[in-house]
Amino acid sequence: MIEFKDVSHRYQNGQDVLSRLSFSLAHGEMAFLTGASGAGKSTLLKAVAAMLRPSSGQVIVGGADLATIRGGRIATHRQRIGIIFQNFNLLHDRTVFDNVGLPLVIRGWRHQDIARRVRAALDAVELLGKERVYPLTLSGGEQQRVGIARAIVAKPDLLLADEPTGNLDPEMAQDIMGIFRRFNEVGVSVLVATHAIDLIRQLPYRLIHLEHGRLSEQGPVSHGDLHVSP
Ligand SMILES: Nc1ncnc2c1ncn2[C@@H]1O[C@H](COP(=O)(O)OP(=O)(O)OP(=O)(O)O)[C@@H](O)[C@H]1O
Repeated sequence: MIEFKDVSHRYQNGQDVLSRLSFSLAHGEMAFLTGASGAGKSTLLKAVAAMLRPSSGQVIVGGADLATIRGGRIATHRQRIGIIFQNFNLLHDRTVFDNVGLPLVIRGWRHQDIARRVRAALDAVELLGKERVYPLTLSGGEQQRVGIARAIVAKPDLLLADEPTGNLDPEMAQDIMGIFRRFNEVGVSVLVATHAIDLIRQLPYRLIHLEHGRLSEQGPVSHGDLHVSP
């Protein structure tokens, strides 16, 4: 699903953030990306989503070499990915329904089809019945579930989450990780950047650890086929 080959990135201010990273995440795989603040986790996720072009190396996602795609194909690439953020990134003057349906509105879907998909997405995160409420009336965990519903409404092959539980208490955080696991169980590839080591240590997923822009260690692999070569 994701393959990095010798990927390095230097921001315009001269800071080297990723240093010759090579790793792959198989189709249907779930893994956690760990590392101290500033280690380069968000930068790596942005490279996967084609939100930045690394300075060197190859990023291949779903078989496409991102260095070779341009214009409209970048938008198509992003549409195949669901992205979840720490601060939920919801529109507070829009209802839950409108927030979740937004990616489909942008794609020009018909209202009827949007309504069907939004309900299915809200059902998947156990928020059916909250369509008409506004995000700020929900708890943090519920707001993040709205963010997840928006990310999955177009049925992406890959979910990327950047510190999705950073603003949640441990119980809600566990809930959110449970939702990612359920999507993974039905075949969605999932890569979650997180500081929540205590929460993920017990889980049967690979840890990809970034330190000073390099992959420095890996946790146990209990299933799947994920390779890291630092
Ligand atoms: N647009 C940018 N221009 C210059 N430097 C940047 C830019 N974006 C990030 N950085 C720097 O790159 C480094 C890695 O940032 P990144 O956000 O990828 O780390 P992170 O591991 O996700 O951190 P956190 O856990 O705090 O979110 C940091 O030192 C950051 O200040």
